[in-house]
Amino acid sequence: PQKPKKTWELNNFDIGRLLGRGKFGNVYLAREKESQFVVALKVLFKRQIGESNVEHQVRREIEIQSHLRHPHILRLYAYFHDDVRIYLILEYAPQGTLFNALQAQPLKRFDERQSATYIQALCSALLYLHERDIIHRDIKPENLLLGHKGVLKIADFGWSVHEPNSMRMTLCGTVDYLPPEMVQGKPHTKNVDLWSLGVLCFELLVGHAPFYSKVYDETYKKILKVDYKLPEHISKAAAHLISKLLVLNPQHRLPLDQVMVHPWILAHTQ
Ligand SMILES: CS(=O)(=O)NCc1cccc(-c2cn3c(Cl)cnc3c(Nc3ccc(N4CCOCC4)cc3)n2)c1
Repeated sequence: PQKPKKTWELNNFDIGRLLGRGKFGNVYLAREKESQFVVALKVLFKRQIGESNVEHQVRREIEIQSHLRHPHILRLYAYFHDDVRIYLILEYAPQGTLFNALQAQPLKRFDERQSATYIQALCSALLYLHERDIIHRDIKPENLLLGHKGVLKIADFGWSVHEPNSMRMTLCGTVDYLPPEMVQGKPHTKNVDLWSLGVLCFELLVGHAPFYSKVYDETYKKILKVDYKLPEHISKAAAHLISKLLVLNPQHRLPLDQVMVHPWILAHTQ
Protein backbone atom coordinates (compact mmCIF):
# COMPACT_ATOMS: atom_id res chain seq x y z
CA PRO A 1 0.00 0.00 0.00
CA GLN A 2 1.28 3.49 -0.83
CA LYS A 3 2.43 5.48 2.23
CA PRO A 4 0.74 8.91 2.51
CA LYS A 5 2.68 11.34 0.33
CA LYS A 6 5.11 13.27 2.53
CA THR A 7 6.18 16.56 0.97
CA TRP A 8 9.92 16.92 0.86
CA GLU A 9 12.13 19.99 0.77
CA LEU A 10 15.81 20.66 0.24
CA ASN A 11 16.67 21.14 3.92
CA ASN A 12 15.50 17.60 4.66
CA PHE A 13 18.81 16.53 3.07
CA ASP A 14 22.56 16.85 3.61
CA ILE A 15 24.01 17.31 0.11
CA GLY A 16 27.20 15.39 -0.72
CA ARG A 17 29.48 15.25 -3.74
CA LEU A 18 28.57 15.78 -7.36
CA LEU A 19 27.95 12.37 -8.94
CA GLY A 20 27.49 13.54 -12.53
CA ARG A 21 26.40 16.35 -14.81
CA GLY A 22 23.21 16.45 -16.81
CA LYS A 23 21.81 18.46 -19.72
CA PHE A 24 19.16 19.94 -17.41
CA GLY A 25 21.13 19.86 -14.18
CA ASN A 26 23.36 17.69 -11.99
CA VAL A 27 23.11 14.61 -9.77
CA TYR A 28 24.37 14.80 -6.17
CA LEU A 29 24.88 12.26 -3.44
CA ALA A 30 22.51 13.19 -0.58
CA ARG A 31 21.37 11.86 2.79
CA GLU A 32 17.94 12.35 4.35
CA LYS A 33 18.68 13.89 7.77
CA GLU A 34 16.16 12.07 9.99
CA SER A 35 16.60 8.54 8.59
CA GLN A 36 20.21 8.94 7.38
CA PHE A 37 18.98 7.21 4.19
CA VAL A 38 21.40 7.81 1.28
CA VAL A 39 19.91 8.84 -2.07
CA ALA A 40 20.89 10.51 -5.33
CA LEU A 41 19.37 13.96 -5.78
CA LYS A 42 18.89 14.97 -9.42
CA VAL A 43 18.44 18.72 -9.79
CA LEU A 44 16.70 20.01 -12.94
CA PHE A 45 16.52 23.70 -13.76
CA LYS A 46 13.00 24.82 -14.68
CA ARG A 47 14.38 27.48 -17.02
CA GLN A 48 16.38 24.97 -19.11
CA ILE A 49 13.39 22.63 -19.16
CA GLY A 50 11.16 25.50 -20.26
CA GLU A 51 13.62 26.69 -22.92
CA SER A 52 13.94 23.13 -24.30
CA ASN A 53 10.16 22.81 -24.14
CA VAL A 54 10.22 19.44 -22.38
CA GLU A 55 8.00 20.19 -19.36
CA HIS A 56 5.36 17.69 -20.53
CA GLN A 57 8.06 15.06 -21.08
CA VAL A 58 9.52 15.66 -17.60
CA ARG A 59 6.06 15.35 -16.00
CA ARG A 60 5.27 12.17 -17.99
CA GLU A 61 8.67 10.59 -17.23
CA ILE A 62 8.34 11.37 -13.49
CA GLU A 63 4.79 9.95 -13.47
CA ILE A 64 5.96 6.73 -15.17
CA GLN A 65 9.21 6.31 -13.24
CA SER A 66 7.66 6.79 -9.78
CA HIS A 67 5.33 3.81 -10.32
CA LEU A 68 7.94 1.33 -11.59
CA ARG A 69 9.17 -1.44 -9.27
CA HIS A 70 11.81 -3.75 -10.74
CA PRO A 71 15.25 -4.92 -9.52
CA HIS A 72 16.89 -3.59 -12.69
CA ILE A 73 15.14 -0.22 -12.84
CA LEU A 74 16.43 2.63 -10.66
CA ARG A 75 13.78 3.77 -8.16
CA LEU A 76 12.37 7.29 -8.23
CA TYR A 77 11.21 7.65 -4.59
CA ALA A 78 9.70 11.15 -4.78
CA TYR A 79 10.18 14.65 -6.16
CA PHE A 80 9.69 18.25 -5.05
CA HIS A 81 10.37 21.69 -6.52
CA ASP A 82 11.06 25.31 -5.63
CA ASP A 83 10.54 28.25 -7.98
CA VAL A 84 13.83 27.58 -9.82
CA ARG A 85 14.45 23.84 -9.74
CA ILE A 86 12.82 20.40 -9.76
CA TYR A 87 14.43 17.82 -7.45
CA LEU A 88 14.18 14.05 -8.08
CA ILE A 89 14.89 11.80 -5.08
CA LEU A 90 16.43 8.72 -6.68
CA GLU A 91 17.92 5.42 -5.59
CA TYR A 92 21.70 5.82 -5.23
CA ALA A 93 23.71 3.44 -7.45
CA PRO A 94 27.02 2.99 -5.61
CA GLN A 95 29.10 1.73 -8.56
CA GLY A 96 28.48 4.51 -11.07
CA THR A 97 27.64 4.25 -14.76
CA LEU A 98 28.19 1.26 -17.04
CA PHE A 99 29.92 3.73 -19.37
CA ASN A 100 32.53 4.40 -16.72
CA ALA A 101 32.83 0.73 -15.74
CA LEU A 102 33.49 -0.12 -19.41
CA GLN A 103 36.22 2.53 -19.61
CA ALA A 104 37.77 1.13 -16.43
CA GLN A 105 38.16 -2.36 -17.98
CA PRO A 106 41.82 -3.11 -18.96
CA LEU A 107 40.74 -4.03 -22.52
CA LYS A 108 37.85 -1.47 -22.43
CA ARG A 109 35.43 -4.40 -22.84
CA PHE A 110 33.74 -7.06 -20.66
CA ASP A 111 34.12 -10.84 -20.93
CA GLU A 112 31.23 -12.93 -22.25
CA ARG A 113 29.92 -13.94 -18.83
CA GLN A 114 29.77 -10.35 -17.52
CA SER A 115 28.28 -9.08 -20.80
CA ALA A 116 25.60 -11.80 -20.81
CA THR A 117 24.77 -10.98 -17.18
CA TYR A 118 24.18 -7.30 -18.05
CA ILE A 119 22.17 -8.18 -21.19
CA GLN A 120 19.97 -10.64 -19.25
CA ALA A 121 19.29 -8.02 -16.54
CA LEU A 122 18.44 -5.38 -19.14
CA CYS A 123 16.25 -7.84 -21.02
CA SER A 124 14.19 -8.61 -17.90
CA ALA A 125 13.78 -4.85 -17.22
CA LEU A 126 12.68 -4.27 -20.83
CA LEU A 127 10.14 -7.12 -20.60
CA TYR A 128 8.69 -5.40 -17.50
CA LEU A 129 8.58 -2.03 -19.34
CA HIS A 130 7.11 -3.45 -22.56
CA GLU A 131 4.37 -5.24 -20.56
CA ARG A 132 3.44 -1.70 -19.41
CA ASP A 133 3.73 -0.28 -22.97
CA ILE A 134 6.76 1.77 -21.96
CA ILE A 135 9.35 1.92 -24.74
CA HIS A 136 12.50 3.65 -25.87
CA ARG A 137 14.34 3.80 -22.61
CA ASP A 138 17.29 5.29 -24.36
CA ILE A 139 19.50 2.27 -23.70
CA LYS A 140 23.20 3.15 -23.74
CA PRO A 141 26.05 2.72 -21.24
CA GLU A 142 25.75 6.35 -20.07
CA ASN A 143 22.15 5.69 -18.94
CA LEU A 144 22.80 2.40 -17.17
CA LEU A 145 23.95 2.44 -13.56
CA LEU A 146 25.49 -0.22 -11.33
CA GLY A 147 23.93 -0.75 -7.90
CA HIS A 148 25.09 -2.84 -4.94
CA LYS A 149 27.14 -5.85 -6.08
CA GLY A 150 27.30 -4.26 -9.54
CA VAL A 151 23.64 -5.01 -10.34
CA LEU A 152 22.55 -3.22 -13.55
CA LYS A 153 19.85 -0.51 -13.25
CA ILE A 154 18.14 1.38 -16.08
CA ALA A 155 18.52 4.95 -14.86
CA ASP A 156 17.23 7.25 -17.56
CA PHE A 157 14.09 9.35 -17.40
CA GLY A 158 14.04 10.05 -21.10
CA TRP A 159 16.68 12.77 -21.01
CA SER A 160 20.30 11.75 -20.99
CA VAL A 161 22.71 12.41 -18.14
CA HIS A 162 25.98 13.35 -19.72
CA GLU A 163 29.15 11.80 -18.38
CA PRO A 164 31.80 14.42 -17.77
CA ASN A 165 34.03 12.41 -20.10
CA SER A 166 31.75 10.88 -22.67
CA MET A 167 32.89 12.08 -26.08
CA ARG A 168 29.82 10.69 -27.77
CA MET A 169 27.57 13.69 -27.41
CA THR A 170 25.59 15.21 -30.26
CA LEU A 171 22.75 17.75 -29.90
CA CYS A 172 20.43 15.04 -28.62
CA GLY A 173 22.80 12.36 -27.42
CA THR A 174 24.96 9.85 -29.27
CA VAL A 175 23.56 8.63 -32.63
CA ASP A 176 25.31 5.27 -32.17
CA TYR A 177 22.26 3.68 -30.58
CA LEU A 178 19.60 4.95 -32.99
CA PRO A 179 17.78 2.22 -34.94
CA PRO A 180 17.25 2.64 -38.73
CA GLU A 181 13.56 3.53 -38.34
CA MET A 182 14.45 6.44 -36.04
CA VAL A 183 17.36 7.57 -38.24
CA GLN A 184 14.73 7.76 -41.02
CA GLY A 185 12.32 9.65 -38.75
CA LYS A 186 9.72 6.89 -38.85
CA PRO A 187 7.46 6.30 -35.82
CA HIS A 188 9.15 4.01 -33.35
CA THR A 189 7.72 0.91 -31.65
CA LYS A 190 8.92 -1.27 -28.76
CA ASN A 191 11.25 -2.92 -31.27
CA VAL A 192 13.64 0.04 -31.06
CA ASP A 193 14.67 -1.42 -27.70
CA LEU A 194 15.62 -4.70 -29.38
CA TRP A 195 17.96 -2.86 -31.75
CA SER A 196 19.53 -0.89 -28.85
CA LEU A 197 19.95 -4.15 -26.90
CA GLY A 198 21.93 -5.51 -29.87
CA VAL A 199 24.04 -2.33 -30.04
CA LEU A 200 24.74 -2.55 -26.30
CA CYS A 201 25.60 -6.26 -26.52
CA PHE A 202 28.13 -5.49 -29.27
CA GLU A 203 29.61 -2.56 -27.33
CA LEU A 204 30.01 -4.52 -24.06
CA LEU A 205 31.84 -7.35 -25.86
CA VAL A 206 33.88 -5.23 -28.30
CA GLY A 207 34.47 -1.94 -26.43
CA HIS A 208 32.97 0.40 -29.04
CA ALA A 209 29.59 0.71 -30.74
CA PRO A 210 29.02 -1.34 -33.95
CA PHE A 211 28.32 1.63 -36.25
CA TYR A 212 30.73 4.09 -34.61
CA SER A 213 32.38 6.60 -36.87
CA LYS A 214 33.97 10.01 -36.24
CA VAL A 215 31.59 11.49 -38.81
CA TYR A 216 27.85 11.36 -38.02
CA ASP A 217 26.54 10.71 -41.50
CA GLU A 218 29.03 7.85 -41.79
CA THR A 219 27.31 6.36 -38.72
CA TYR A 220 23.85 6.98 -40.25
CA LYS A 221 24.90 5.22 -43.46
CA LYS A 222 26.29 2.23 -41.56
CA ILE A 223 23.13 1.99 -39.43
CA LEU A 224 20.88 2.01 -42.51
CA LYS A 225 23.01 -0.67 -44.16
CA VAL A 226 23.37 -2.59 -40.87
CA ASP A 227 27.08 -2.46 -41.72
CA TYR A 228 29.11 -3.78 -38.74
CA LYS A 229 32.01 -6.19 -38.31
CA LEU A 230 32.53 -8.51 -35.33
CA PRO A 231 36.11 -9.10 -34.14
CA GLU A 232 37.44 -12.68 -34.18
CA HIS A 233 37.35 -13.08 -30.40
CA ILE A 234 33.53 -12.91 -30.25
CA SER A 235 31.93 -16.35 -29.74
CA LYS A 236 29.60 -17.78 -32.43
CA ALA A 237 26.70 -17.75 -29.93
CA ALA A 238 27.21 -14.05 -29.13
CA ALA A 239 27.56 -13.23 -32.84
CA HIS A 240 24.30 -15.10 -33.52
CA LEU A 241 22.35 -13.16 -30.87
CA ILE A 242 23.71 -9.82 -32.14
CA SER A 243 22.78 -10.77 -35.72
CA LYS A 244 19.19 -11.48 -34.57
CA LEU A 245 18.86 -8.04 -32.92
CA LEU A 246 20.66 -5.79 -35.43
CA VAL A 247 18.00 -6.43 -38.08
CA LEU A 248 16.75 -3.64 -40.37
CA ASN A 249 13.08 -4.66 -40.25
CA PRO A 250 11.86 -3.97 -36.66
CA GLN A 251 9.34 -6.84 -36.90
CA HIS A 252 12.09 -9.37 -37.60
CA ARG A 253 14.19 -8.66 -34.47
CA LEU A 254 14.37 -11.47 -31.88
CA PRO A 255 11.60 -10.89 -29.26
CA LEU A 256 12.73 -10.29 -25.65
CA ASP A 257 11.31 -13.58 -24.33
CA GLN A 258 13.48 -15.41 -26.89
CA VAL A 259 16.54 -13.30 -26.03
CA MET A 260 16.10 -14.42 -22.39
CA VAL A 261 16.49 -18.08 -23.38
CA HIS A 262 19.07 -17.63 -26.16
CA PRO A 263 21.91 -20.24 -25.85
CA TRP A 264 24.50 -17.45 -25.31
CA ILE A 265 22.52 -16.03 -22.37
CA LEU A 266 21.84 -19.47 -20.86
CA ALA A 267 25.47 -20.58 -21.31
CA HIS A 268 26.86 -17.59 -19.38
CA THR A 269 24.28 -16.92 -16.66
CA GLN A 270 23.52 -20.26 -14.98
C1 LIG B 1 32.37 8.85 -14.22
S1 LIG B 1 30.97 8.28 -13.37
O1 LIG B 1 30.86 6.89 -13.29
O2 LIG B 1 30.94 8.98 -12.12
N1 LIG B 1 29.71 8.76 -14.24
C2 LIG B 1 29.37 10.13 -14.06
C3 LIG B 1 27.93 10.20 -13.89
C4 LIG B 1 27.22 10.91 -14.85
C5 LIG B 1 25.86 11.03 -14.67
C6 LIG B 1 25.19 10.43 -13.60
C7 LIG B 1 25.90 9.71 -12.66
C8 LIG B 1 25.27 9.03 -11.55
C9 LIG B 1 23.89 9.04 -11.37
N2 LIG B 1 23.39 8.34 -10.31
C10 LIG B 1 22.10 8.14 -9.91
CL1 LIG B 1 20.74 8.79 -10.68
C11 LIG B 1 22.11 7.33 -8.80
N3 LIG B 1 23.40 7.03 -8.50
C12 LIG B 1 24.17 7.65 -9.45
C13 LIG B 1 25.57 7.68 -9.65
N4 LIG B 1 26.37 7.00 -8.77
C14 LIG B 1 27.75 6.95 -8.75
C15 LIG B 1 28.35 6.07 -7.86
C16 LIG B 1 29.75 5.96 -7.81
C17 LIG B 1 30.54 6.72 -8.66
N5 LIG B 1 31.92 6.58 -8.66
C18 LIG B 1 32.76 7.53 -9.35
C19 LIG B 1 33.98 6.87 -9.98
O3 LIG B 1 34.61 6.00 -9.04
C20 LIG B 1 33.71 4.96 -8.60
C21 LIG B 1 32.53 5.54 -7.84
C22 LIG B 1 29.91 7.60 -9.55
C23 LIG B 1 28.55 7.72 -9.59
N6 LIG B 1 26.09 8.38 -10.69
C24 LIG B 1 27.29 9.59 -12.81
